[in-house]
Amino acid sequence: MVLDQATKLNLVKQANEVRRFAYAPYSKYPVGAALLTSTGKIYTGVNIENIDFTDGICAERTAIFKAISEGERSFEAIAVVTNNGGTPCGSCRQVMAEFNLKMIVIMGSADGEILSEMTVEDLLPAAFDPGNYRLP
Ligand SMILES: O=c1ccn([C@H]2C[C@H](O)[C@@H](CO)O2)c(=O)[nH]1
Ligand SMILES: [Zn+2]
Repeated sequence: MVLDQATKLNLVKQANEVRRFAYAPYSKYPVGAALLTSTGKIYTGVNIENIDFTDGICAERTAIFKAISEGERSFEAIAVVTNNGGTPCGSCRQVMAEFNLKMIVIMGSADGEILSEMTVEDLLPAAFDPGNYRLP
């Protein structure tokens, strides 16, 4: 699917809007994500932290897991908005790689701009993904 600029900007807008629901009292780094599926639906997500710091979850995986649990597995693009244009962490890259190495990852600003754009493959080269898994 070729994504037009309006579609990308809408994803950034939604990622930014949902950021207000982030639960990030420890890092004070709220993150919002908006995931576009091939059926045209958008699933949003935020980071959700915990006093046991290892139990938090990122915005990207919240959005992806919401979509999976609603029966969606085909992902076209995800927009991520942070305070500083930060890229997804390694765990989120791995989860993205499970579903689509060609998915477009858009880093957006709180002003609604597109700061950078990469594919999952760009973010996680030589990934350990389902395509290279072989049973012994
Ligand atoms: O792309 C990112 C990077 C970080 N975080 C979260 C994890 C943690 O709650 C906080 C600080 O790392 O931001 C995300 O949700 N997505
Ligand atoms: Zn992450």
